Amino acid sequence: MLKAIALSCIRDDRILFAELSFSLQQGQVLLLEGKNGSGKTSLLRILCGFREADAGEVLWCDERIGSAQYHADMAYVGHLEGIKKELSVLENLTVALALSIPGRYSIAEALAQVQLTGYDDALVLALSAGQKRRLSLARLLITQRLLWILDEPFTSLDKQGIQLTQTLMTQHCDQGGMIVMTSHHDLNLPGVDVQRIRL
Ligand SMILES: Nc1ncnc2c1ncn2[C@@H]1O[C@H](COP(=O)(O)OP(=O)(O)OP(=O)(O)O)[C@@H](O)[C@H]1O
Repeated sequence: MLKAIALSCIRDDRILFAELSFSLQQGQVLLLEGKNGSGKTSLLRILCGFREADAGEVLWCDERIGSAQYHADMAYVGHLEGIKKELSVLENLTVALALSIPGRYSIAEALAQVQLTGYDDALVLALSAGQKRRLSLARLLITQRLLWILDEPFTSLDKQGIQLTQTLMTQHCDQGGMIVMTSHHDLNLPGVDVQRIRL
């Protein structure tokens, strides 16, 4: 469903990648690996449509990305967590829900899953880094997005948080979802077809 054809990305006259092609089907994970500065985040941003590739194209269901349908089907969780610091936990999730098709979990269920029950009224700026990550995960759970694009999803999480994230990723793929992600951690997604690209 997601197809990259001959993508190239150049930053400051340096070729980060060129002629990069891959495709991803439902139930699959694509793990982007590589050292710091190798271009993983740049590739994710191209896949999200936030940045143009210097060459090549990205297709979603055989159409170039950029359509309203693509943005309805895709969720990006990057370094900025995709959440508003000045709003409370509940306000952030309420806004996210209003902008999407409801997912498998209610807000209360998602907060329980990520162990943020009782934090509804807490301002995001008062959360720890790991709690902000957990809130990002809750945002994914309350909305129905086929494609998750995740930049270093395990950053700041404790061992239990990493395990929880991997369980939720596995569930997402088992239900036909797809994930493109970067990580410097080992992945443990039992039964999931994981493709790897090293940049
Ligand atoms: N906004 C920008 N303007 C110019 N160059 C940039 C910009 N963002 C990133 N770069 C450069 O592009 C290269 C790739 O950066 P990118 O963030 O894609 O790497 P990465 O593989 O995700 O790294 P990390 O593992 O450290 O997160 C780096 O050399 C970086 O300096």
